[in-house]
Amino acid sequence: MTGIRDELAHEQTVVDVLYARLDELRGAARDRLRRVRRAGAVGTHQNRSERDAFATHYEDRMAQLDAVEDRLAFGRLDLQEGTTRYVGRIGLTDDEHRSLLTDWRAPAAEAFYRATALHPHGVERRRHLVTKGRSVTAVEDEVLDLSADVDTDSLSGEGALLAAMAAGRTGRMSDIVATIQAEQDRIIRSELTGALVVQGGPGTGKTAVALHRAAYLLYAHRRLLERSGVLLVGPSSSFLRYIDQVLPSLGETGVVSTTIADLLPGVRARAHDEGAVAEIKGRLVWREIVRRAVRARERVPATDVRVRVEGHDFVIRRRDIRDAIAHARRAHKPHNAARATFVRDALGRLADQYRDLVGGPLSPEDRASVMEDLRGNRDVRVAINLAWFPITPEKLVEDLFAKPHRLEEAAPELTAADRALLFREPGSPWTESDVPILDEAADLLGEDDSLAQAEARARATERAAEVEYARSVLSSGAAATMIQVDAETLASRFAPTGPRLTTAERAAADRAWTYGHVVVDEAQELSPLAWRMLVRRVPTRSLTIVGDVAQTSSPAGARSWAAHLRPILRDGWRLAELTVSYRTPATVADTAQRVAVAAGLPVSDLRAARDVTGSLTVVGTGRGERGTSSRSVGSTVPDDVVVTEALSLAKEFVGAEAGRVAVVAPAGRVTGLADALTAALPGGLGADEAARLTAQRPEDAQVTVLEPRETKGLEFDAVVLVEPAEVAEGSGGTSDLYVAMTRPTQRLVVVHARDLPEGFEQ
Ligand SMILES: Nc1ncnc2c1ncn2[C@@H]1O[C@H](COP(=O)(O)OP(=O)(O)OP(=O)(O)O)[C@@H](O)[C@H]1O
Repeated sequence: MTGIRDELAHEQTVVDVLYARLDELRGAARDRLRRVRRAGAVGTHQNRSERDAFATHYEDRMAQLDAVEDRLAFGRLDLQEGTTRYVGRIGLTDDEHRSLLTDWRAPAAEAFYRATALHPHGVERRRHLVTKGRSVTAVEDEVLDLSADVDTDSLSGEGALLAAMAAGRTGRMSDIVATIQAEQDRIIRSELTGALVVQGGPGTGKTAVALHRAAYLLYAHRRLLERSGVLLVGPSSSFLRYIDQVLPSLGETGVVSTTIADLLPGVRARAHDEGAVAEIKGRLVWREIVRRAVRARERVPATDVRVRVEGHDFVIRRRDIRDAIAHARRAHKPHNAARATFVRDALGRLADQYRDLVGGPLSPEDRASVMEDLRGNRDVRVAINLAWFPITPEKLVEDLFAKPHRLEEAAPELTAADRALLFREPGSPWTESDVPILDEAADLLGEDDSLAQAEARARATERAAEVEYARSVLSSGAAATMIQVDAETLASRFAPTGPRLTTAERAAADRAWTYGHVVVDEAQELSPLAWRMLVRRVPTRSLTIVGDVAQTSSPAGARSWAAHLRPILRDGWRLAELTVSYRTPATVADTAQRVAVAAGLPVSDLRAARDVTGSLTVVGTGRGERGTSSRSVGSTVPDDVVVTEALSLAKEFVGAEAGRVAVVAPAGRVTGLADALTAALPGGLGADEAARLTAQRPEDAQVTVLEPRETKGLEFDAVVLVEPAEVAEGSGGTSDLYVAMTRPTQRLVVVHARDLPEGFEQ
């Protein structure tokens, strides 16, 4: 006992020193910020810009230091060479630059996650520190000597890991930095280049690994990625909310998180297409369809057109227009950008008619003035527009869906039945699967040339001056006290126009932005066309792709990574697998695996890290079910049975701080069950608790009713699954059932009236 108490006391002393240092750094950053702010908005424009830039950096630094308060230090390595190293959320040094704490992402921390008895990586003992606030409450040691029969498969930091797995869920994902397992660490630290596909069953930590990898890459390649940015793509905005604490808790805020639906600036896609339509819209053939639709806006008129300008007759000849179109196309520019070439050429040919009319060569000034007159004439403008129509991506795509003749002309690859499915009224809301088509259109249409070019020239000149100025600030040493920064980044903070934007903000607003790395979660749901859209944003193909092809619910999604990714990445990707479930108790995980295998889903191996007694309960309510006759009969699960089960789980698992219970039901039953449950809350849990729960925002709700696909990527302490057979018949098939069954961390209660799907019972 004394031994442990001494150990705790010793670790407390170390942890106290680390927090003292953290407080000191915070104080210093706060003082610097105060000093900069006190200087106020006076002085020259350059002085003000410089102060703003410093202020922003100190604010960033303070946010970073604040974010690491919780579990600042969580590990200790005793090395065979006789030294000791503490591992934590950030690196800390003392005034003499001696290391106090090693950042978990630094090479020196790698052994904390990788060392095993067989491969000790120079480690004699690994210690997990368990802290509450700033107090050390426990330590957990693993001795990594070379004794022969040690199970090298055992989980590292098992006590801390099991505690994390058993903790009540809050509706926000938390980081796993203290308990990352070796198979996960290898993926997190995998090299930046190329595309890495991480396949793993439900609960194997794919999301956690993807987020920690983003933080690791930002640390290991900061110079490159801080400037180009990292894009994180998730399946839905509720999922993004679920994970939005993880990166800030790791000290990273510079990642653009979005969904495919929100990836195109200026387009808000809030509607969803039903399965068959989503599948058609996800096909790669849209590249050709959109290309033809664009070409249809470059059109030779049916007949020559006569116009009268300033008292002279001109003929807009079909032949001239054909040649001008061919000439403009040869520039290989997007449609709207190439339009300027077409217009110049077409007007030039009309000016030639004028020259022939007056019978002599024109001086450059005369020619320019004739062309201006022609350009200003309404009939000429109409004829030119009809020949080369300037058009936005939105209008082009809307016309394809609202005007059947346009789609028929552009899409010979689609059957008449497919085309009929795509029809919709003009003005209909954009759907998520429209977005990659809009992006193809934006790519082929480009922007209207002249204005954009003038703006780009002005921006480039401005930017060069800013970078030059930032360089002079850096070389003058004025920035020596700032956190590491390069001239480009600093320049973007100095930019005099508009608000100072971070890389992430600038990237999110710019369709043509190319990122240094892209992380895609629930990647199995992306259609081939959505992949094209993403890859366009990362020309280096530096990607982390995490998902599970057994959980695919979208008919446009992947059932095999190789088949799905080949058209986009060819063979340029590598595969890593995760095999241990850190979420679902073994009994539940094994049952879900059997159901998935029986349905022929391409499941990965899955081994649960733990089991929980009584984690699976099956309640039958159908006719002839043993022991259920008093409840009800019939082939539909009654609402009241579901409500009773949900209330009983809420009593057991939901507390003021944490704990979440979800009813997962076929889509058609969600509203009815939600109403029934809300009505029953006061009677079941008391008026106060009911009021507290009903006041919660949907995304934070501790007791909630969802359809299977809404639960993708999420987790709950306990789940009531309503009528699995019907869930499996929904549009997402058994994949949706597999997802629903693997959401709970503690308990799954299955309520059914119909027969259970195959594989359920052993
Ligand atoms: N090394 C770990 N230490 C502690 N908890 C972990 C660890 N790895 C994963 N977890 C936890 O396991 C749960 C499942 O992780 P995560 O959501 O990342 O899995 P997933 O593979 O993305 O699941 P799904 O396929 O269902 O979306 C989370 O609560 C996560 O925090």
